[in-house]
Amino acid sequence: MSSHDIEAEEISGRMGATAVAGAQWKVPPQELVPSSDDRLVESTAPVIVPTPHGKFAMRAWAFADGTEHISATAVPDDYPTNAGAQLEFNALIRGSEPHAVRVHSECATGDLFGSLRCDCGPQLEQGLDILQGLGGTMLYIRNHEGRGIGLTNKLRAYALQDVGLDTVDANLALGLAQEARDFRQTAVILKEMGLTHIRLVTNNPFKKETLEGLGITVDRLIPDEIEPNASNQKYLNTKRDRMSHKLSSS
Ligand SMILES: Nc1nc2c(ncn2[C@@H]2O[C@H](COP(=O)(O)OP(=O)(O)OP(=O)(O)O)[C@@H](O)[C@H]2O)c(=O)[nH]1
Repeated sequence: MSSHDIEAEEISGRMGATAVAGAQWKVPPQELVPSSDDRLVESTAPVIVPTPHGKFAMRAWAFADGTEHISATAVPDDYPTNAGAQLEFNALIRGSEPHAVRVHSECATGDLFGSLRCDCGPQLEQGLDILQGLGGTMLYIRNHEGRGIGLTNKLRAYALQDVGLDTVDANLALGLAQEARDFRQTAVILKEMGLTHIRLVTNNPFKKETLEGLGITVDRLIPDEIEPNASNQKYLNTKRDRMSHKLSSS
């Protein structure tokens, strides 16, 4: 056992971690997660935003607790940017196959700064490409930072990971849920968009189970797996081995 391992064990014990190292983590029922306010107070009409991943029709979704999320629906390059776009936008989300959706949880370190500690940034970019190919929608969920524990706690958890704990035990050592994301606002947005039967772009079966519990039928999962790097390899292994993510990384 390395000195890092000893220190991590001591920290874990001091802070009351209950997980057995290497044990499979069990997803808590959604109702046990601290919940946000799921009253939608405003949604905007779509506006066309060109990106390096193609054009997207973006909308803002504002909830009573002050959270604002973004939806981005892929549109063809020649899609009109004028005010009359809304009628055609509605046609875009009706295909023969269930609409492809990625529900991407905010990760400021990965999505904005390109952190190599996680797979979030590359998954966001690849997800946009996948959705552009399928004509699907990205929901960027902004109160999900750190799997719902927030940015401050995520960085605290990183400090514990630096002394040997994995991503699951680090959250538990802080006395926090390993999974604290509330998907009720996500389900509200999907229902408002008429997307109650979808294909979900994710490696995480928990998202499917949770959305289905909230009234969204998930036809199947479409993988969004990225090539591991030296900095996120352990994190991805933990996702696969302890959090049931469908990943081949090793
Ligand atoms: N607490 C904690 N959160 C992390 C860590 N690394 C990344 N995250 C957060 O994990 C979340 C990952 O979100 P997603 O990529 O949408 O979802 P996922 O559960 O990884 O599943 P996929 O759909 O396959 O990507 C983001 O909110 C990140 O901020 C970590 O080490 N600790």
